[in-house]
Amino acid sequence: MAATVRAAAALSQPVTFVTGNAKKLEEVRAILGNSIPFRSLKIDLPELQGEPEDISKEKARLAAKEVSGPVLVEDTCLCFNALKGLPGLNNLLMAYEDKSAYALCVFSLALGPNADPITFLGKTPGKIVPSRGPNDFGWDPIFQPDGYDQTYAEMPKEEKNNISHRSRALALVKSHFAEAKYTFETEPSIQQ
Ligand SMILES: O=c1[nH]c(=O)c2ncn([C@@H]3O[C@H](COP(=O)(O)OP(=O)(O)OP(=O)(O)O)[C@@H](O)[C@H]3O)c2[nH]1
Ligand SMILES: [Mg+2]
Repeated sequence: MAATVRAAAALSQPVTFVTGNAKKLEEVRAILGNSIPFRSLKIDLPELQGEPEDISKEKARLAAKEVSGPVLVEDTCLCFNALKGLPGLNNLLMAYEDKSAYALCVFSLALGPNADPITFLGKTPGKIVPSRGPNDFGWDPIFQPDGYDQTYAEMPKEEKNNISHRSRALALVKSHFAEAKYTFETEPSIQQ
């Protein structure tokens, strides 16, 4: 289908970032600024099972069908090395000496309902510590990134956004957009 080829360069509408999580959206806005034309939509998509990349791709496919246009979705997990990367309950880790962990963020971009999603991974290594700092975003108070004395929750927002799993994944998303040079069609008449 010719539209699939054209879709790589010209997108039918701004990218829709689909999430049900307001805190995530806040960070994505702060990190992306005006670098990528996007809007957000709150849809609760099913939480699928499997490998993080596969889950993310499937989520992007579902979202692109709902939106009928280009979408970006994101999934995050806190993975514990003692549990071989398994995302898990913090209490379970008490039994292990090894408190090292990593925050993993997977973005998937689907250019349209029939496009194969592209994934972007960001990872920040650290360790699990007793909770410190404000309690308003998930596991931020118990994750201390390597090389820092503060937990994610204790850090100023800009500092978390400079080194976070989310910002590392978004740096790749930004590079992709810069290289792909997508244009955005707003006029139906431009479409072939
Ligand atoms: O302390 C945190 N710092 C972060 O940077 C972060 N990013 C996500 N989470 C939490 O991890 C769980 C699964 O996340 P998740 O990717 O499935 O998100 P979600 O289901 O809330 O939203 P979405 O899937 O609609 O986008 C949810 O409880 C999120 O609140 C974070 N916690
Ligand atoms: Mg989710």
